[in-house]
Amino acid sequence: MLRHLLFVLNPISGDIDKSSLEDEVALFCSERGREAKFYHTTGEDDLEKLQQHLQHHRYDAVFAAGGDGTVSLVAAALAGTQVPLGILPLGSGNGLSKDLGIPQEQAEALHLLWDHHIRAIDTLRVGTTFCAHLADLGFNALVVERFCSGDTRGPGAYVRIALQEYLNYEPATYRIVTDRETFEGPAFMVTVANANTFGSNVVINPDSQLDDGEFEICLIEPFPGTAALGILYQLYTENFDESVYTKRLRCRRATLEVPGQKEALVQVDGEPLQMTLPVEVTIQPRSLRMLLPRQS
Ligand SMILES: Nc1ncnc2c1ncn2[C@@H]1O[C@H](COP(=O)(O)OP(=O)(O)OP(=O)(O)O)[C@@H](O)[C@H]1O
Repeated sequence: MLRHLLFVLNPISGDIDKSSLEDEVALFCSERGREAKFYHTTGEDDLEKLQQHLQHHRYDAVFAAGGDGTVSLVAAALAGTQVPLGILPLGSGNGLSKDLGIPQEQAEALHLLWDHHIRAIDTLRVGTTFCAHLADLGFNALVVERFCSGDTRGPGAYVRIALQEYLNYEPATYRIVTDRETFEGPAFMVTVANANTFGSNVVINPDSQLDDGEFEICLIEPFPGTAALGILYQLYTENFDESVYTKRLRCRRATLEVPGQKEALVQVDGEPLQMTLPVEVTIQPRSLRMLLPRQS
């Protein structure tokens, strides 16, 4: 039974007021014979601090109470251990929790404490950074960086920035070498996908499995403006492969280069990072135990 629980809480995620959350969760748990402890992220060295905390305290499960960045942080701290990760989705996108079929409603997500299925999923390392969900280079990484450095949140701000950037965007040329094939050419966007769906419900990698020991590199090649709406439609209707401008490389290992460039902007689980090239991507099969609803 999962008795001793830690909730890692991001006070700022999703612009959601969490002032009563601790009391509600603590009461919910104590009424059911569970003990809830809380850990607040600060935005500074959170991974090192959380890892140290977990070395000195024993929990039966740890919940990430925040958005994709918080889930990724807790996942990085738990990967390779036996302690399962639960998610209380409290971000703006909540991509990984949606991909895993985790209820988006608080009481239902907490219900997993006593009625759950534990599934070990693969995780990725992109350069030296842990990745549980999706990473990308190119257009989306640029938009995410602009979004994170701006002061308006929410889907409206993302779309506004995307439209502004799209007009002048110059796709880079990539050289991608996997354990199976090599791709060389320009791309609008290169997504390294363990999972299927962005928090915005864009399905970049349909029908992929989170525990098959493989990941996908999903490429959108440069396209004329007249094709943009069609590609967007395909992304929202799980038809990524239907376009002449899309391509997927399935692999266990990959090296990503941008010839002539020493660094690139890479978005990893929602965080924009400047990375030294080439970027190596590796997979750690079934390295993260997740608390999931029984049917998923
Ligand atoms: N106490 C804090 N103060 C300021 N920033 C914080 C704090 N705790 C965490 N952060 C920052 O919050 C970001 C992660 O936010 P998270 O992804 O959980 O929420 P979100 O961005 O609102 O949701 P989503 O990723 O689902 O869109 C990280 O950049 C992290 O450094």
